[in-house]
Amino acid sequence: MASDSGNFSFDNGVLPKIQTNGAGTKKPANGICHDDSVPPVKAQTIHELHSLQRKRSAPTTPVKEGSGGAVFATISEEERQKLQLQSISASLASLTRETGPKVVRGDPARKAEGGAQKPAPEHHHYITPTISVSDSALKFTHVLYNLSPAELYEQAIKYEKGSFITANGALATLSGAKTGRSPRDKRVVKDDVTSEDLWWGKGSPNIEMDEHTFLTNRERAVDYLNSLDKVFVNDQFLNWDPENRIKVRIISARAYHSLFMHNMCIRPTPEELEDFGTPDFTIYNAGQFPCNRYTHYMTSSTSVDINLARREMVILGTQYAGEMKKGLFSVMHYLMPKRQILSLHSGCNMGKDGDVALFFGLSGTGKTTLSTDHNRLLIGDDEHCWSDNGVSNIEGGCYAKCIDLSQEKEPDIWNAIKFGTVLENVVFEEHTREVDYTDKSVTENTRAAYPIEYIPNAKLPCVGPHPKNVILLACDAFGVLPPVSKLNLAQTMYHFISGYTALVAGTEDGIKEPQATFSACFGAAFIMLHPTKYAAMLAEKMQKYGATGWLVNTGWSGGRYGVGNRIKLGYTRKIIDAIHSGELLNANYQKTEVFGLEIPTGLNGVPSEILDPINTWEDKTSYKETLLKLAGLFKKNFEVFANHKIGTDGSLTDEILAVGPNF
Ligand SMILES: Nc1ncnc2c1ncn2[C@@H]1O[C@H](COP(=O)(O)OP(=O)(O)OP(=O)(O)O)[C@@H](O)[C@H]1O
Ligand SMILES: O=C([O-])CC(=O)C(=O)O
Ligand SMILES: [Ca+2]
Ligand SMILES: [Mn+2]
Repeated sequence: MASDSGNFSFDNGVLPKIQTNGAGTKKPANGICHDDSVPPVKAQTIHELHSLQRKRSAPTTPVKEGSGGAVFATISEEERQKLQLQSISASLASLTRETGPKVVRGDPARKAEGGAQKPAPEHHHYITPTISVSDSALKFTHVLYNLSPAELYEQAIKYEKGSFITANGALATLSGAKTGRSPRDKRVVKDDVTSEDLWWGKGSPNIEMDEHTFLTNRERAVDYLNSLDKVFVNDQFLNWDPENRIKVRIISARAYHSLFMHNMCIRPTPEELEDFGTPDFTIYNAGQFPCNRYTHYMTSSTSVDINLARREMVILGTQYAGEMKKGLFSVMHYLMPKRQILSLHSGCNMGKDGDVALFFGLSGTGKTTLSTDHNRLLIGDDEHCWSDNGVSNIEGGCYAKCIDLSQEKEPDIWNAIKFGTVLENVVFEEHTREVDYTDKSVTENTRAAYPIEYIPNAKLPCVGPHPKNVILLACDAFGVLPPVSKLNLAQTMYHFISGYTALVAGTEDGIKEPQATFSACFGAAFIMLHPTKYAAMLAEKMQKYGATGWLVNTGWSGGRYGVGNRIKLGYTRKIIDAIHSGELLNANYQKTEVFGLEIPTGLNGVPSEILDPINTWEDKTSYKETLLKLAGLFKKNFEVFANHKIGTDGSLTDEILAVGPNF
């Protein structure tokens, strides 16, 4: 192996002596070689070395000044942890056995790792039941309480198949057989109170169940959770409005579920956690375990059950994490209107001047995409409250669709997918772990769940003043609704109650008919009261605060699905910009036939010819037919609302009925 530089010579067969000391360092006096010159670690064994690596978190109880709310500050850390475990033991208690399970803090695997060492500090506190009448009372339930994202990553990667760190640092995970919600398995306990208060029957999302069946399912979930080595417990908040904040506890079996809720709910500060006390609502997520088909009402292996009186939700037979988020949203749809607060399936953002916009729309219509706007502050992407104080986000995170996600079109969402983010059901390259957002092999409903502060211009705290614009999004796969229309109040109510969007059928088998869906209040799956109750509240608030309604079609143009194309996101963004800036409020308008919508004749950055959909269709006869077809579907859908009075005097009802399609 000759080299050009001729530095090496093997001629004499003697290798030069290896010098271990760097040039310039003094030779040690005794001639013994040293690997380096830094002082050695202060550990005699590998165990000791490991114990140096992790330092205990500092005690989190700051001693509070003054009298108010200082209850927990006066007790010792030990006492406080004991109370916390008692509360968790009570949550996990069977309703038939005398005492709750023995609960202990910390990962059971840690004890084994520690070998002969003294137990880790978190093992000091546990709750012992007085009698052990069954095997279940002999074992401990290990509780992993409000773990950090890093700890949850480790749990997921060690113990949950299908968990991987992707190249961008997110935690990729699989939700199992269910990759979306199961609305036909969502049940609500019908008791004396809820039979009066709630919306039941045709069109309602609330499938009834009785208290006894709920308790049967609850017992099944609790027994399942207690039979595990460990459970995850999250204590968190909902609603950024401090006066209407709800404390939630989520008990689950998977690190994935715990990290998802960590991201999606509001994260308490250590100080807030100390005063947490008893939760207002508890979720038992035993999603890996099915319900018992012999149990009354169970029509499949999945059941998502809400009991408002007990303030509990039980999940059996689905691991899709969205059930927890949307289950709590349903609860808010009950609790908030009782306080004269309107709960909304909407995104929300705010301009630099404080102008707030709401974005209503069904799944996939653009709430998250359009409320995440680099030029505006994000208040939230999916669930809000509108009270006399203004708007507040219910959640602490966002849940973005990521099919076909592109860095160029949705930079803020792209950049939010990093360490801490849960990436559900995406496909990635085996070796590099680069995510392929176009891949639908697992599902089309791939999702990213990240804390709201991962969006650089999030508005923290997530509250804002009264909305100025109310934007109704519809993804019209028929391609006949205009890209933007200005609505009067009655029209806004008509479209809010209708809650229209269209789904496109399976893409594999070529072109299929678009499917119209109507979902009252743009979220019939989550509402608890009759839709007209929410509509009346929205009308009253819009009137009171002078908000303007808009209908934006984020769907097809130039023909229906299969013929035309989805409206370019860039154009929709320009339309939204023109609503925010006030440009559209003062534009020139013309009225469309059939739907009677006011459409602008021109606006900045969008070709004028697309503003009236008829111009974009080559086949005008087909356009007219499709328009009438959709109008007919609207009319038919609205029939059930015709004899419901809206508001106290019901005067708005006739106006709303009058603004439906005319043909
Ligand atoms: N013109 C358009 N306007 C809005 N979104 C568009 C447009 N064209 C394509 N899209 C895509 O449509 C999807 C809209 O999904 P988005 O996550 O915003 O739904 P969502 O309303 O928040 O639904 P969900 O309630 O299920 O979270 C995104 O994947 C986005 O990239
Ligand atoms: O709930 C989900 O799974 C996703 C979502 O936001 C919706 O469907 O509105
Ligand atoms: Ca969303
Ligand atoms: Mn949603």
